[in-house]
Amino acid sequence: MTSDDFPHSGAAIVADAVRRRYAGGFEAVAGISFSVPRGELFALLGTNGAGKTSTVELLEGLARPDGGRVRVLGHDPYRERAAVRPRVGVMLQEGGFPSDLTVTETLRMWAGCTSGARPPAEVLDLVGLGARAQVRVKQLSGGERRRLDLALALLGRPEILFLDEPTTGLDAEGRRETWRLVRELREAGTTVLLTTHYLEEAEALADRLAIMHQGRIVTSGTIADVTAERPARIRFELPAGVPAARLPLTLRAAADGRRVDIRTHTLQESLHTLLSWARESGVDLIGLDARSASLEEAFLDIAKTHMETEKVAA
Ligand SMILES: Nc1ncnc2c1ncn2[C@@H]1O[C@H](COP(=O)(O)OP(=O)(O)OP(=O)(O)O)[C@@H](O)[C@H]1O
Repeated sequence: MTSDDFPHSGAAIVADAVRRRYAGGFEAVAGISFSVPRGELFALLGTNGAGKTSTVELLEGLARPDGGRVRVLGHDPYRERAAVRPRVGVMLQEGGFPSDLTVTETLRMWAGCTSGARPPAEVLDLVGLGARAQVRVKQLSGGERRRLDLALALLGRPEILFLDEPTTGLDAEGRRETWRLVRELREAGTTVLLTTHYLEEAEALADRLAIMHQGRIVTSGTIADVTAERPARIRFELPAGVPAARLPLTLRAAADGRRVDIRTHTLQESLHTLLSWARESGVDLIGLDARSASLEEAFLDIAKTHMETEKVAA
């Protein structure tokens, strides 16, 4: 097959009807398709066991798909590994370095197998580990090890970066530092494929995303696309002495005692009704909070809907 007869052949990553089966016949990836244009940050999200790692391993060329096709930079990453591997950086969930080496020795060892490697000091500065250069790997904290994993993935100035749960174990500041670095890399043109359990991370970084459940992609697009169908939310508390029965009729059902939690597909109109009523009635809406659906709400809703559908089908 030439690259010309393949869909989206100019994209950095293409998965076309990809399947992966494990021994015993269990299908962990059940025919998924997506493509990632060059320079985009694409996040793969999903419930536990959804098939994210199984998919990413196919893209990294660590296994061959049982159906469908994968292309990375126009090549089959499994059969043409020698062509693809030098151009991608992979940050695995478990780095597994020899723990007696220092941070710099570890980078030098890796650099020996990487063509055009950055100098160790440069890559350590990038990930904020400059001050730990002479420390043995076994003395690093969990978060520092994740940063060393990232440093190794960046050593060869990759065109595509695979980040599997890159901020697990990092504290809030470390996570934000990593986000800043990932944004800088993307701005410099690196294509990034990210898997994460933190929806906030996908919200902060992803240009587009796909949510997987039981080996399939159940929704994909920009964050705005994925959250578009979900209701927005208005929350507040009524002051003592103002019964919920005084609320406008359309909003009354959302009250539970003094707490009111409104779900609405017409946020602006519902807010207008509420605020007009509050002003006319001279009522303070305590802790008023109005927001569009978040990725987290969309995700939980999707997971719940699919689990309910499966129960009905069973
Ligand atoms: N080597 C294997 N042999 C058999 N089944 C496997 C193997 N590796 C993974 N699986 C199964 O395939 C399914 C998908 O696993 P995978 O690790 O790809 O999911 P994931 O979305 O990355 O999950 P998590 O978010 O929990 O890391 C799971 O049901 C898992 O138990």
